[in-house]
Amino acid sequence: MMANILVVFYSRDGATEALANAIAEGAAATGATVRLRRARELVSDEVMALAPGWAENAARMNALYEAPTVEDAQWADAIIIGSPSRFGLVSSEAKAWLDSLGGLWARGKLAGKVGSAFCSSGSAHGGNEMTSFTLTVPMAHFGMIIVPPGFADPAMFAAGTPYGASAITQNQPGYQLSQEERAAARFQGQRVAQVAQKLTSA
Ligand SMILES: Cc1cc2nc3c(=O)[nH]c(=O)nc-3n(C[C@H](O)[C@H](O)[C@H](O)COP(=O)(O)O)c2cc1C
Repeated sequence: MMANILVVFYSRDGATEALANAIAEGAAATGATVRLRRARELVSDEVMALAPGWAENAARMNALYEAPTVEDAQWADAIIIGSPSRFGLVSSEAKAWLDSLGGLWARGKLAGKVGSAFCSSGSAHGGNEMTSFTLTVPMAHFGMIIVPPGFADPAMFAAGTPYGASAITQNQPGYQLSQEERAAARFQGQRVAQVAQKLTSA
């Protein structure tokens, strides 16, 4: 049996979505079965109308990706979760899905699964490391085995984001990942899938 990898993200302008896709590709390249899910909106339509493109992007992505469920978490051998940085922390939309996992946590159903995190941010020192790193806090509560990409591949030296793949968008909607950012994200997906595979066959 190949490992089951769940990639959950939130995104409004597409950068975290692009990272999630590259991570999913890297995981799938190992032969793993991958589910790619987008957390849903929590804010009002008025808030979504504040920036050009947010509502349209959300409609496009929601047609492409199912919403993450509790069953997805139960199914997964590894969960990789990504978010745009929101004042240095995870978005409330991605956090709401984590908060839905309390029942699984209480029954110890998340213990032993692999966890990993990623993030996009507007600026280079605007909190993407903090966002990825603090996403590992709930993973510790869950008893997950936390697997950062580290500097475990040449791609990581080029991207320099050992806590989790990242994209720095300069707040440009529709930002395209750099080659280095994409390679780091692919590596993270590959590494997490390989570790999960080893653990599930152990
Ligand atoms: C409410 C809000 C808070 C944000 N806080 C930060 C921040 O603390 N640091 C940062 O670098 N970017 C911040 N940003 C910018 C986003 O993190 C950035 O545009 C991100 O790349 C968007 O990801 P997406 O394209 O997946 O939506 C913030 C954006 C919003 C809307």
